[in-house]
Amino acid sequence: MFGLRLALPAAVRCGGARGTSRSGPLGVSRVLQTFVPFSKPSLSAGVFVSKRGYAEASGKFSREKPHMNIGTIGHVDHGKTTLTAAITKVLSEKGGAKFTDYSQIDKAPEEKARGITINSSHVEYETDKRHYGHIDCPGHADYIKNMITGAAQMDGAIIVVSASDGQMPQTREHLLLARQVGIKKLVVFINKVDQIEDDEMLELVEMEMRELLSTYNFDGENTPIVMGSALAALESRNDEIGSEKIRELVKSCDEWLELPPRDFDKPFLMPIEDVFSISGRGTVCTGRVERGVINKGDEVEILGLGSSLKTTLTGIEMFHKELDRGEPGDNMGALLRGVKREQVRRGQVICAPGSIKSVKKFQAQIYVLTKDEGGRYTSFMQNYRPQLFLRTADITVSLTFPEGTPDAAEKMVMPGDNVEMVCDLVHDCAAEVGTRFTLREGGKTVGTGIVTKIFT
Ligand SMILES: Nc1nc2c(ncn2[C@@H]2O[C@H](COP(=O)(O)OP(=O)(O)OP(=O)(O)O)[C@@H](O)[C@H]2O)c(=O)[nH]1
Ligand SMILES: [Mg+2]
Repeated sequence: MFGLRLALPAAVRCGGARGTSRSGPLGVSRVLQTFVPFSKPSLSAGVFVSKRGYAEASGKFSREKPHMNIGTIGHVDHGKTTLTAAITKVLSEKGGAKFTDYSQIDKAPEEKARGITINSSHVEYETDKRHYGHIDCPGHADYIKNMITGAAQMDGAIIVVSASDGQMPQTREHLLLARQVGIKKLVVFINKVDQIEDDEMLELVEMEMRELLSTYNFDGENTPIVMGSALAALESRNDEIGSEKIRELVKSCDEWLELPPRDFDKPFLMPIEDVFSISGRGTVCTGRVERGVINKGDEVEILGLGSSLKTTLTGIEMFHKELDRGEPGDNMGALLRGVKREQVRRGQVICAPGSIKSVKKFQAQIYVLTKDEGGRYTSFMQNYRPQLFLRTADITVSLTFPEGTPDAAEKMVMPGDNVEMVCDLVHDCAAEVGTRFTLREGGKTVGTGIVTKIFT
């Protein structure tokens, strides 16, 4: 033992301890969590019954199947909520879900993530192959926030497009966002085919969707497109465009959407929260393992805030016990060979050598909080300098518009906006595409973002 007390509150200890563990939906440190109203949204947070409740109710639920988070996205009124209800209805017939009616889904509870209120509903269902958590938001703004903050992260999505309207502005916006937040594959549901007599019209909508998918770097050629009527399925009529199409859609999800890599399989990374000097032993860094597995004796790299050094992990301690291995979600102390107290600090990360780079400049998709969400009252312009909080790092950043933005010098960013900006950091820190962060100013959260491009 290092004789070190890891006095962590119980809530922190169990954070992320779920089997499929992500580093919390936002990957934030406990310190961030303490000053931002934050509650971890989980599958059980929605209107739907909790996982356990469901398991008890149906008696069939299996935890053995791989879990995947998906959701419905697409233009307002195209049928996302109707489709969500229809999926639970059709799957409930085989015992794979509890039927959740439209009104139950649309009565979305408010969730708070980093001070941002997100209205979303979670339902869950099971196919032969997988267990799905499914998110449906009631409005466009909630989709934007959800996707950028990752409040209920989607590993894949069903994009719903109405056959009578074809693709609309939010169809495109959600596709772009899906791309930005790292969703690699989608399934398309062309809805409301009961309103269309003309087959050519449907072909046209399909063709345009394939083109649009390709425009946003999805596989437009091979993406499954299912045409049907969510309402027919929900109302148990016209099975050939109703329930049969829902089954086809679910099958496409099973076959086309890919499971995300488990945190256990990723390279090791632990943000440093605190550093201690233990006499006779050496330097110990504490933090929560974000991803990967580490064993005593492994080589590690310490990155960020102007330094980069390699060393060996000579000891792991958790709750006063010495261990041989650290896993995602663990709060651990890491004893480092030959490292002086002054060489390491909060904000750096300990990681598998070469697995991530420390960067000073990146591009990001940012959601700017409204004043009701605790954000700014006023707009800001280019060269705005808030504090950027990324994992445990807290760094001053300068925000500018990407090169080629028209009228960049006069352009204003309003509270509530969703913008892409270039972030120039005062110090480097470990980041990669998909890393999430918050922006704060004068003690309040003003924005939240996700890295979309690294400048080298
Ligand atoms: N005719 C027809 N109407 C449908 C179908 N699916 C949904 N609708 C109707 O379309 C309207 C909008 O459906 P919703 O499911 O609320 O759409 P949404 O995409 O969730 O809408 P927002 O959450 O407001 O963005 C409702 O009146 C539905 O009854 C369908 O297959 N056929
Ligand atoms: Mg809806």
